Amino acid sequence: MRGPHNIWRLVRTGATLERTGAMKIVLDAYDAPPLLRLAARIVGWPFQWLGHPGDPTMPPATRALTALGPAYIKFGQVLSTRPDLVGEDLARQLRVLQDQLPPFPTTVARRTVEEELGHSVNSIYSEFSEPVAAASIAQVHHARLAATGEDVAVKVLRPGIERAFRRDIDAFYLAASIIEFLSPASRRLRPSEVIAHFDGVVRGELDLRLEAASASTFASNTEGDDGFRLPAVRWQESGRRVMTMTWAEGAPLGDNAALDAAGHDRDALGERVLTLFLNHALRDGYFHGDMHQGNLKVAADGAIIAYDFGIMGHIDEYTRRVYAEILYGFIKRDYMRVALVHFEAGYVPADQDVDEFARALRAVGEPIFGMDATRISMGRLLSYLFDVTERFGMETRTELILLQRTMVVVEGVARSLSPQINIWEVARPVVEDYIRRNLGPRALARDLGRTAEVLARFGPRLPVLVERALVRQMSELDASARKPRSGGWLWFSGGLGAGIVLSLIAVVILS
Ligand SMILES: Nc1ncnc2c1ncn2[C@@H]1O[C@H](COP(=O)(O)OP(=O)(O)OP(=O)(O)O)[C@@H](O)[C@H]1O
Repeated sequence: MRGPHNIWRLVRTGATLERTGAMKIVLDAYDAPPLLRLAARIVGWPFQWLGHPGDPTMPPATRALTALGPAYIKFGQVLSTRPDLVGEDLARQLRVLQDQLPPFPTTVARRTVEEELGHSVNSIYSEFSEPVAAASIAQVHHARLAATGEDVAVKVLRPGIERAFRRDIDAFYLAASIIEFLSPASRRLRPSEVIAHFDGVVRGELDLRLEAASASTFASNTEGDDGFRLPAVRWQESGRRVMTMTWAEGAPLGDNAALDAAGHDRDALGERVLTLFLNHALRDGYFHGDMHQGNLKVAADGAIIAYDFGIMGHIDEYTRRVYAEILYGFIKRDYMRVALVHFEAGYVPADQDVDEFARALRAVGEPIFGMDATRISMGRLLSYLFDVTERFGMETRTELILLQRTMVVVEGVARSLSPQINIWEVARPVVEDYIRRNLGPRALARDLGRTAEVLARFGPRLPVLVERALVRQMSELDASARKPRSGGWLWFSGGLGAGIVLSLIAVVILS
């Protein structure tokens, strides 16, 4: 992994950062100590002439990454979603990183399709267009399936992209270990972990079967969502480097003039975008993690179409319930409740002071509620909340950061469609509906039902299992009774209680 080619890549990177003026910005964003600054400049400065000049009309960081190629562009895009790691300033600069790259020739795309699908392009598609869109990892062609005449989009990976990414990511790992070596303090920012996160994201995007699987999971979750549509995957015509899906056309969601001209109600669209996203995050725990305007269109019938399923967010059911309660607590402005939920979930260590935590939460919530309705942001609320919880010892969680980032992006999309939108008003019914369905008595009955299902699977073995567990518990208690320990009774009554509940449930199921 650490060959001379990696060192060469690093020199080239350093030289390009110097030549474009991005070096200082990157070092400042990382708050780099003197030793690291010196090393970076030694690598970059004397070799500036080896660096890429980039496009001088772009701001430095964007200019450098665009010049360095696809892996760097993608890296910048991923970092732009992690202001917790690179700081808000650099994240904002990176967010404008354009993913527009020159397309590769259609002959190359056709060859990839033939290699991947094992048949000639003409036998699969009766028409196959020039590229209609090209990004860092793949490009899209408009085609028609020969067998059914169906209008489809064919996404094809760039040639050699896997090898190019592997090479650059190896160099990134090397850079991360050099940074960690030269600046132990930087370990707090976990450079190697950042690269590993990036590696994971990219690996997912370099296998279009994974994107196809995400698209179809997302489609089945959202089947009942009115006014929302996704391209359907055509599995027979898809593989690791090719993905075929139904063609879905519409007006770009970022083009208000086009939406108005087509007679769409922008206020309704803004509300719908937000409601859809919140439902995906809360109800399904599976949301589009890259929901910017470029990935959304509006069909002629008014349905919102989403594209690009390379980054999806996943939140488990337990976390969703906790966060629904937290949001609900904020909506009700019941900060003690929000604080207690954090403690009950074990998110904040038990030795922290709950009153002080509740006060810190009030300082997060009150200014936001005091705002003019058109400025309120749930994304901002979550961002402040994470700052506070981190201060009180809660660990950063990648899926929640992605949720918060995407929320900011979706709110931006909603607001550009409907500048007067009141985010809370739109969010409130979604959160309340979720709470009603998942935290009330009905949810309790459903949870018990599920527990019963699990227990039922053990069937006749259940009494023996319960007996064994009780015997084990008793012998542990006997042992601990010999060396007295505080809380023994608690363990005893807890164990016995659990045993009794288990037995009762078992009796109910088996009778
Ligand atoms: N099923 C489809 N029907 C019609 N157009 C499509 C379809 N899929 C993709 N496109 C067009 O191609 C563009 C790029 O697609 P997509 O975003 O999936 O590619 P990408 O390579 O992942 O790009 P990026 O990462 O920059 O978003 C879309 O914005 C859309 O205009």
